[in-house]
Amino acid sequence: MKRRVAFHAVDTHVKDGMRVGLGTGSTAVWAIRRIGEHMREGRLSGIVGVATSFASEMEAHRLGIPVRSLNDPEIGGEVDLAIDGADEVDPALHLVKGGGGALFREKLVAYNARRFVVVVEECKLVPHIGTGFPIPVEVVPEARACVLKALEALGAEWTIRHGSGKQGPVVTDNGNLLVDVRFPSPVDPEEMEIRLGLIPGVYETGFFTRIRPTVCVGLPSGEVRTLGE
Ligand SMILES: O=C[C@H](O)[C@H](O)[C@H](O)COP(=O)(O)O
Repeated sequence: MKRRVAFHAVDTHVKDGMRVGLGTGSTAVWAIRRIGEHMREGRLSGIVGVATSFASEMEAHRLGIPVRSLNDPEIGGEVDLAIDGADEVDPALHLVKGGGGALFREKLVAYNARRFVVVVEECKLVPHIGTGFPIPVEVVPEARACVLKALEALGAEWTIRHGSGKQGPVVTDNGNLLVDVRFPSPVDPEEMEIRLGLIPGVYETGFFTRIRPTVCVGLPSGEVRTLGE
């Protein structure tokens, strides 16, 4: 289903010559692979990718998709389209992202995309975000204790994310820590994205509420339903 919904998004939205934001995760990777397949077989040309993580950059390199920085004059700080996954989506199409730790570059690309297409399975649709799947908060290491105190003052419960393959905390592509945050009762996601962002030492959060995405939802029947169009 992840593959099907990602293929649908690429086949529907990616056109020749586009600057495309390449998302991160087990669903978005299928969009990168589909773009690579279309380029290889001559169905797409002139695509330039902007990666949202080391992982998506490596996948694009493997497939021969040219990758540029958002700062590259050819990109000019904006992409035509970004395709990415999400951990949760609420009825207002607010998102939680960053389950795979890639939230900062994902947000930078999504918030600077002319169109942001999200690819999810139906199980990611929830009535509220912030109470179930934890909200990842990327924290500058020096600010850890201060940020944790500030999160507690907001009533949040937190866990510092640990990984496998290395002792100690997960370190992001930007050299920061990840704190997974849960609120005991529903919060206003738009307000909370702003409030968390104001804490000194918070680098970025996994609340994505200030962009209106098109959400492609893979249904168990195999069909894809589109929300937000
Ligand atoms: O950091 C990871 C990203 O935000 C992913 O797009 C998100 O976690 C969804 O990933 P998946 O498609 O693997 O569930």
